[in-house]
Amino acid sequence: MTTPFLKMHGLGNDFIIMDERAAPLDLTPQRIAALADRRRGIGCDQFVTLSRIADRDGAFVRFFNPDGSEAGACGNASRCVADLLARETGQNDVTFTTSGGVLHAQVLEQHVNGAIVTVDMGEPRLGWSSVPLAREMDTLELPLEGCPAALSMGNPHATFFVKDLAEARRGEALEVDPLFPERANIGFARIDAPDRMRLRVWERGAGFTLACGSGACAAVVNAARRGVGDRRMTVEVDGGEMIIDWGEDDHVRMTGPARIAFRGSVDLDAYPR
Ligand SMILES: N[C@H](CCC[C@H](N)C(=O)O)C(=O)O
Repeated sequence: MTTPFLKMHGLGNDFIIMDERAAPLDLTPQRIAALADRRRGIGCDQFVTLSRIADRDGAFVRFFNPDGSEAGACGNASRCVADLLARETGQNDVTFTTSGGVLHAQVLEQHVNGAIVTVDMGEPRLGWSSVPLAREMDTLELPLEGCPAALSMGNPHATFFVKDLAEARRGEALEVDPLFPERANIGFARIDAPDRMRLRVWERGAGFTLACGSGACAAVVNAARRGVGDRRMTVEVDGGEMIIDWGEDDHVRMTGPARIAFRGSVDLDAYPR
């Protein structure tokens, strides 16, 4: 018996999406890791599931990294899920629940294989214990070489402001620095103008990706906190551009594309539990 899936991406950050709202699927972290593996599975940066919430309408959306770990937020996948739900409901305004909070999204334009979507990613969590960090400290300048700023968008982010993006080679070691008890997504941002940055992110549990939506949100908030960027910036990543706006209401809104790549089906039993 095979299980259908949808393959989508946001600026090249790609996702397998499986729907277990009708019936739970036999997915374990090990099986997710195998499906996400680009050599032996379908391959993706994050694996996304839609499930039901008891006595609530709407979907509960979970995000898993290729190492099987779960993430509380995934900006690019949230735009893809919003496009998917808008197609189902015929409504351009959609709401869904994640472990990082309830997200509201608006499909600005839709076409045959994708859409332009704005997701309200909620408020950044700036306290050390929210990121989380290993001990109490000011999250504006962490005691690491390069003095990054840190916050949570529902998942942990540290942002380094650099002149040379080659600094991103430090990402792999920093992901597992003891300062981050739940590891962290490590962003390297080059400010090119008050309203424009270039960003690369070494993602927790995934490595470098072509785009990181929550990482872009974190980088813009951290740039504004540090006084090196505006509250609304164009963020250029390897896979293209998105607009991040940290509103006066403290909500961070991310606008960018969602693309449908292909639909398929897979025999889950062919992958280890
Ligand atoms: N690609 C995602 C981020 C995934 C975050 C995940 N790597 C984590 O463990 O937090 C995004 O567009 O926001």
